[in-house]
This record gives sequence, C-alpha cells and structure tokens, in this order.
Amino acid sequence: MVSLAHRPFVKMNGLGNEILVLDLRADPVAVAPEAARALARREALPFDQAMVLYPPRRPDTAAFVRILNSDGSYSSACGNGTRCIAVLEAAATGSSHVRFESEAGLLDCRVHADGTVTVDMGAPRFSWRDIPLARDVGDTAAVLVEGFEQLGPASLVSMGNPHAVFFVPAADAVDVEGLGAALERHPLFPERANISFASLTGPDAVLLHVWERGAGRTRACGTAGCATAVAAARTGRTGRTVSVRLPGGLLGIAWLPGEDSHVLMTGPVEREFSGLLTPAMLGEAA
Ligand SMILES: N[C@H](CCC[C@H](N)C(=O)O)C(=O)O
Repeated sequence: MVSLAHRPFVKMNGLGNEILVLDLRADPVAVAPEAARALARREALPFDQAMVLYPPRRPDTAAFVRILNSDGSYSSACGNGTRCIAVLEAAATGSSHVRFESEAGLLDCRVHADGTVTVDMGAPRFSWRDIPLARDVGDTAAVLVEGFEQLGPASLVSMGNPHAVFFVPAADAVDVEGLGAALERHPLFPERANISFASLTGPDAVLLHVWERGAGRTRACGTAGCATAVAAARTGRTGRTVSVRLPGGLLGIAWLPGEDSHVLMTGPVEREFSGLLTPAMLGEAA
C-alpha cells in the first residue's frame, strides 16, 4: 500500500461535524481503512468523515468522492462533508456551482454569497431492499424495532446511506450513546445504520441528536438532517421545508414536491487549517 505521507490535507467542519479533506486527484492512491483509523486518532487529525477526492469519472463533475468514517468503514453519502468540498472547489475554480459524484450518485452544489452551501442530496429511498433492511417490514414509515419498542416506531429511509429516525418527546434527554450504539448494529440493519432521535420544537422545526454509523455521536449529520425532515414530512409531522437544529447548529432542509423528489440541504462550513500528512499522523515510522 502506497503511503499517504506528505499529501496535502484540509481540516474543516460542517456544523461541528469534523471533516478531513484529502484531494488525491493529482496522484490517486487508495486510502486503507487502517490509514483512516490512524488519521482519526486524537493525536493525529481527529475527524468524523474523510472526504477523499479522486479524478472525475464523468466530464460534468469535479471529482469522484470516496467517504470514510473514523472507524475506517466506507459511506456513500455525507452531507456536511459535501458542503465542505464544495466550498474548496468553488474557491479553486471561481465557480459557485460545483458538481461531484459519489457512490450514491451526483451531488449538485451551490455556494451562496454568504458562504453557506445548498447541496442537492438526491431522492430518498424507502423500500426495504434499498435502505437496506434484513427483511420486508411492510411500511418503512413506521417500524417497531425489536427490543426497542419503548422508543415507538422508527421511520426508515436511505439518503444514499441507511437511516433510522425515532421521534421522541425530548431528543435532549435521550441516551444517544447507549441506544445509538446498540441500534447501529441491530440485526434489522445488515449494513448498520445511522440513528437519529428527533423532537418537534415548533411548526416545521425539529431538534435532532445523531449517532452515526462508523463515527459515533457527532455534533451534526447532514444526511440524518435530510432523513429526519423526510421522515417528519412523510409521517405528517411537518411540511416539506424543515429547519433542523443539531448540537452544532442549524440545517435548512427542503424536500421538493413528490415522493421521488430530491432533497435540498443548506448549511454553513468552516475551514480550520491545512498542511501535509506526516508519517506520525499515519502511525508510520518516519
Ligand atoms: N456526517 C455525514 C454522514 C456520514 C455517514 C456515515 N456515518 C455513514 O452512513 O456511514 C453527513 O453529514 O451526512
């Protein structure tokens, strides 16, 4: 495996969701799960997701993006990380309209004058095979999860990655770590799942705490914000334009009219610092 030492990185965050950007377009190499885990250590460059940019596979995109969680696993979607790479690409090209491709499809991004970014996150998918679930559970809008019936039904949805959303009376009072870790690996979810706990705080306003697959508790998760807004609208709790408050701040989500319609996510990003990866960060002998 080729070392990533001396490659440039940019450390950013999207609403406190810790994002490491590795642009490998000039000299692409695979990022091993061990390298991702080494980089995510507290003494290296702690991140929730690494967004790794590869040369585009389609002419109308800036890059093909691979997304790694801090535990070294892959995800096909990351909303907060997509806003981060959109801002970098917009700054580099001078264009406010940027497109990427990921395993989940095209990501069309608009960087606004105030620095916020809107990403077209694609259409939600609701069928048990697409999420995926271990079996046909009937209507995925409301599913009692075995062993967790006390939480009430979960609303299950794929935003390119699997999500389970529980609507609870007080999301602030939920044991996110305990329940999240157990539910992430519940047998209903063969590819694990991101677990959301949401409460309604006003008309079309939701408070959200997220336990992420492969990363644990995070200050914000963009795809979970989308999944929660879609679940809330689908179950009649809100309209289709929802403001989602996470510990890291606010996301605006709009699910365009129609079941097959795309979800637009808007929120801020922060660029923190940049540098070159060192052997020590990668856990390699210098
Ligand atoms: N933080 C990300 C989600 C990462 C997804 C990942 N945890 C998975 O599905 O494995 C977001 O802003 O959407």
